Amino acid sequence: MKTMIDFDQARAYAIPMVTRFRGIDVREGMLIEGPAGWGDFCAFPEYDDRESASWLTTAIEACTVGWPDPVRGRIPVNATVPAVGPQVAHEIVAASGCGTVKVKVADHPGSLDEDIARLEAVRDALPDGQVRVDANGLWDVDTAVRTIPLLDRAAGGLEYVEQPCATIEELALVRRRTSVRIAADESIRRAEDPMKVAVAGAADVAVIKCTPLGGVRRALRVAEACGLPVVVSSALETSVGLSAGLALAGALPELDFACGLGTLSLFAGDVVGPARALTPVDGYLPVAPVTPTPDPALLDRYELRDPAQVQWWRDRLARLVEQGRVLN
Ligand SMILES: O=C(O)CCC(=O)c1ccccc1C(=O)O
Ligand SMILES: [Mg+2]
Repeated sequence: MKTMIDFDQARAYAIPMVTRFRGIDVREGMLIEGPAGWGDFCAFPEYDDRESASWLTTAIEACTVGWPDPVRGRIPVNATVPAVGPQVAHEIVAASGCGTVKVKVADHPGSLDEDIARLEAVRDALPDGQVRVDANGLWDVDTAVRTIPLLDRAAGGLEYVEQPCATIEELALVRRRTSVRIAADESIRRAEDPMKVAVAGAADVAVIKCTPLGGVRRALRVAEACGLPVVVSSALETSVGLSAGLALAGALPELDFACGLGTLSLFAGDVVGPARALTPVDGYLPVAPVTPTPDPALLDRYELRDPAQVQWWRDRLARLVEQGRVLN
């Protein structure tokens, strides 16, 4: 690995978010070049080295060996609506061109009225499409069981509820007490997790994030192991990193749901020029056979400048490489 990639040449970036999302205002990461192109290493800052290693493995897969052949050429994606007011939610959905929308709910305690207003606005903007919600594990079982039917009604029917509670055991309890499908997201972060979800009867759908799972090939094995229908979702990557998620969605033997890969619109910028940026058109993204190449001018524009923060990223990368933390 060390002979194929010059990690010292990695470029740290900082791209502002349009709306704060998952507590993030500025998305940071590193772009790494290898013999097969570029990879995006963007493990969230609070993740330790052990957890970050699989994110680096994803970047290294992209820039050294590339991806398996796709079985489809384009991927339907959902629009992603953060915890915004109804008017902004309506605008996001109308502008997206997507036939499926994922709406953040349970953003803060006492959010129910706001969640209902947001969902009514989303349904108004999308009379015939699919609406799903994501609670990011913030409800307890009773709150979930009480709240889901109210949101289902406000949305005029929900496609599924993503991660209503934090644990697999709670998901299983909620699933038995509601008629809306349950999707597991945070419960699937490590390769061994999907089996636990399936065995517990905790979900109807598995949200698979390629980047934290260590790349397209590993994520394909995870998807197969869990035996559930899969939604491929982003972890807030640049177009370079999103292309790995698209490669996964393109290579899955079956894909019955729109994927959460339309997240570039949450970013105020990108490292790839507009012609190759992974912005959905009419609700679809193309499956990219290779990662797009960053535009040097955009790499300069979004270069991470805070010296201490740059050093933090360089040290993190150096530790992972030195410790041989990268998965083989
Ligand atoms: O699934 C989507 O529509 C977008 C991706 C997304 O929501 C997300 C992105 C990064 C971290 C967490 C999440 C999440 O599903 O909560
Ligand atoms: Mg989620």
